[in-house]
Amino acid sequence: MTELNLPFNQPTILDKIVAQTREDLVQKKKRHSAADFRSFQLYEAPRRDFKAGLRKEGCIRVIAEVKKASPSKGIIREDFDPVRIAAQYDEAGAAAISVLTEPHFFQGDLAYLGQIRPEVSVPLLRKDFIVDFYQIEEARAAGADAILLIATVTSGAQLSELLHAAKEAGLQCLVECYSRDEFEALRFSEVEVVGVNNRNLKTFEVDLHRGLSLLAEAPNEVVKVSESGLSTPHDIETVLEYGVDAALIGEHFMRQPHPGDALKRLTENFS
Ligand SMILES: O=C(O)c1ccccc1NCC(=O)[C@H](O)[C@H](O)COP(=O)(O)O
Repeated sequence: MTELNLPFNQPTILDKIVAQTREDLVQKKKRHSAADFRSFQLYEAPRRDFKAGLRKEGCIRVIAEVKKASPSKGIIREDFDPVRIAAQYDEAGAAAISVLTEPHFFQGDLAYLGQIRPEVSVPLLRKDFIVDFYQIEEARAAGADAILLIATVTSGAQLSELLHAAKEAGLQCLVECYSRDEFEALRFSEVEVVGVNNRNLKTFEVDLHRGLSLLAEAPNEVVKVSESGLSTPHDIETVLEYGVDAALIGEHFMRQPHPGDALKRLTENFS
């Protein structure tokens, strides 16, 4: 994992999440082998095309996120009904729905994917911390169309292997990075959708322009996603000015009484 230069080498929040994820995996593997997932009903369901919906010339496409809590903000939404929120996003024109499935730090649940899937028509992104091939089979069995791979957590040969395994499993990937080093290390021949996180996961500060400047350097054929801290029409205008295709937005919608209406309001002049 990339060092984030914390004083005294303290573990970062990502270190903690990944350590917990690995602990969970030990227990999960005792319950089911990766091969067991092939008998799950949703494993055979046809997949929805995540990448195809993320690019529309001159328009912002939104990956709308279903998220109850986060390490930076604690509980974001007390009244949390993932299926109802996802159905609102679908009706409001989301290009895809990002579903937090990490349980300890985000209060997510893998089961949300299967609950949401029959109620919406758009692709579902499993938003989690993928470090093991097992989680790819698990994601497919749970009803995901795409997974998040985070370059801060998995890079180089391991990232390539996970990308390959996801493709074999019929899942598309959003590859997220934060730093210039991570961005420059990406093999764009393998990455079809790239995201840059605007939030520094050490300080939790958001810097939109840093992320957008990196995205603007990605090859034309790669779909570009700006992630985190977006909430105003001015933010969306800025994202589009940099030639970015899509925005991943969670907290802003989750804090509104009706997340679907908030999505419509935010995008009405850009879709
Ligand atoms: O947001 C956090 O606190 C966080 C901490 C550690 C790892 C990931 C984290 N966030 C995940 C995300 O990337 C966001 O959920 C996503 O980009 C949406 O951001 P926002 O619109 O700001 O909710």
